[in-house]
Amino acid sequence: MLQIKNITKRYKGGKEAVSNLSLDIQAGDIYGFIGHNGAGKTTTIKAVVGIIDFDEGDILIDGESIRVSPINCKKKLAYIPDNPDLYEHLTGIQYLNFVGDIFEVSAKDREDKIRRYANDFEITSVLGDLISSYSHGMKQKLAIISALIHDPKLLILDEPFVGLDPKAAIILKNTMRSLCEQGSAIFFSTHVLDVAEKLCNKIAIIKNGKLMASGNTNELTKGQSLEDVFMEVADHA
Ligand SMILES: Nc1ncnc2c1ncn2[C@@H]1O[C@H](COP(=O)(O)OP(=O)(O)OP(=O)(O)O)[C@@H](O)[C@H]1O
Repeated sequence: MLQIKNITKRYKGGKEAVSNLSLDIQAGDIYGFIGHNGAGKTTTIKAVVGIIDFDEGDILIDGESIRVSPINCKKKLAYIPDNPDLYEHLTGIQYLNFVGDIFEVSAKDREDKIRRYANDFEITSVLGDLISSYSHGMKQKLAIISALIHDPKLLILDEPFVGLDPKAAIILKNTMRSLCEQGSAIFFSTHVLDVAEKLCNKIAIIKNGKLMASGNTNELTKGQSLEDVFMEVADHA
């Protein structure tokens, strides 16, 4: 579903933020992406969703290059950034309808999903309020719902659990599991190793822009905790 093929990204005047990185994320995978601050996670994610260009390599979404067919690729994916920048002058429901229009979600489908997810994430009562009046967590929940209303085949999330209350975090984890059971793929960055260990069937560790380890969570940890594996990789490499 998502193939990252040997991508390298250099920011202007900077060193390589991501170096020759390759990953293969398949339908049904919940793929966790972990690494220290500045390791290159957000850079990789932004390249995958077509927000920034990269210098070498290619990124394929369902077999199509994000560079060659950005619109087709973007139709299949949903992206939730670490700090969702939403249109503050819209109400929550206006924003969800706006996203529904862009992705051509039918009225019936949209209504069902908005009702279900707004209820799950407990923001139904504020959907008529301006987004500018929302707390950080409420904005995060709205961004999550907007990402789910078009049934993305590929869901990309950057630090999705930051700012969510415990119940919302549980609901998001369950939603991620059920999306993958239906055949979607999820790729997300996190600093919360406990969550990654429990939720992800596959994990990649990045350090200084380079992929240090990747694969099935069980094979990677081999009975150790992910925290131990992460510290080993971070210290020794
Ligand atoms: N716009 C930019 N211009 C120049 N350098 C940048 C830019 N954005 C990121 N970098 C650099 O690229 C490297 C990777 O940053 P990136 O944001 O991808 O890391 P990260 O793993 O997401 O970190 P964090 O966990 O802190 O969010 C860092 O050295 C960072 O300073």
